[in-house]
Amino acid sequence: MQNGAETYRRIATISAHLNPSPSSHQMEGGVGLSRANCRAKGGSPGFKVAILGAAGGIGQPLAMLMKMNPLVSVLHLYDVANTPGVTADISHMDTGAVVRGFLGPQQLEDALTGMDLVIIPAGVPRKPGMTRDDLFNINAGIVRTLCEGIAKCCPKAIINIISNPVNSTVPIAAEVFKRAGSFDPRRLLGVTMLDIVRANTFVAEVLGLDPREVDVPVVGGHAGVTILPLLSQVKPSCSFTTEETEYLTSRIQNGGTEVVEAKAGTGSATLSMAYAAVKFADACLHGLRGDAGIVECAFVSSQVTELPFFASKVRLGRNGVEEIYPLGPLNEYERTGLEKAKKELATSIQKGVAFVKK
Ligand SMILES: NC(=O)C1=CN([C@@H]2O[C@H](COP(=O)(O)OP(=O)(O)OC[C@H]3O[C@@H](n4cnc5c(N)ncnc54)[C@H](O)[C@@H]3O)[C@@H](O)[C@H]2O)C=CC1
Ligand SMILES: O=C([O-])CC(=O)C(=O)O
Repeated sequence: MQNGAETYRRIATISAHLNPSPSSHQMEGGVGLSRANCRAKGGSPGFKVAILGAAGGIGQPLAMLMKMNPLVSVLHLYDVANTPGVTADISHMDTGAVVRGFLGPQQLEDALTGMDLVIIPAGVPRKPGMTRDDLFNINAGIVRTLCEGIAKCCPKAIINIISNPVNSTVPIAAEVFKRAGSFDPRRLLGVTMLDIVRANTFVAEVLGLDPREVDVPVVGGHAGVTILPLLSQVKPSCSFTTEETEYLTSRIQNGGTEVVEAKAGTGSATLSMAYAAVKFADACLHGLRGDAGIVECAFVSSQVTELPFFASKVRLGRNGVEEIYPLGPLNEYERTGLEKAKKELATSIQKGVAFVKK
């Protein structure tokens, strides 16, 4: 019988022999056979997905949930810190997707090449007292750099932008892609799904329903008054008192702040966001696969209002956004909310565009 240390030494020797200069981007040079020398090559049919910011508070549970998604065959985890550990950990899950880790800007291009879907939760989160716009100075540059990489390495990929302020980071991404000559408005989507997830939950609480039965459209953008729940269009059809409408609108608009304050300086929503991001990414993958009737809200290049970007219901398909639905009939309360939302959105969009143009 060999003891553990001997076994480890033998495996390490075999590994060094089979894989003398391990490919660092696969982060598998530690123990065992290199992937190139394994009989199983991995990679069931499916889509190739990259997560940029994969070692963060959102990135880690998002990576775990995407590893569980049967539509994913290859999962690339990119970050500027800590991807070796996260990759090693997640790669042990016995689900179909092959996981590879990428660390730092030198490995960004390898992380992106060949991807069908790129999800971006990279960047700093809020602390109590901050607005999402206070993150602009740091996150704008991060999103610009990552999108430059996407334009170069996977210009046809569908992009899901989570990094805040979404109302500005999506216009930043669009400007980067325009400059690179690769802008396809159908493929760029700002993730507002957490607003819908929250709205479904809070409305279900008020109505005494199961949240899975509730569908609340949330339009506009992803910050404060730009988050506009259309409570008059809730399914199943229902009505709310003025007090309920005001309570629900305020709670949905301030859901992010509720979590930031509860986390007391340690970050913002990560677990519910990872859940929402996976729900949204899964819808994008079903669309890519050609499934019919995939409709979700997202912040996209739009002509639904006079603004160049707006969140509303979109139908997802093989090219990303195949159709953008109009807002439908609004009541007086929602019409007033829409005007407030548009005013703030116009400023945030312009700020993003100006950042790239300057
Ligand atoms: N769209 C939405 O509904 C939501 C958006 N967010 C936003 O998501 C972002 C991330 O939040 P958390 O994961 O909580 O933050 P976090 O700080 O826990 O994680 C961010 C990760 O990004 C990485 N990172 C930083 N610069 C990078 C770069 N240049 N390239 C690649 N990775 C880089 C960091 O190393 C870190 O691992 C924040 O901007 C936050 O405001 C958060 C919740 C909801
Ligand atoms: O509030 C934040 O800063 C994070 C976020 O976007 C959300 O939770 O909706």
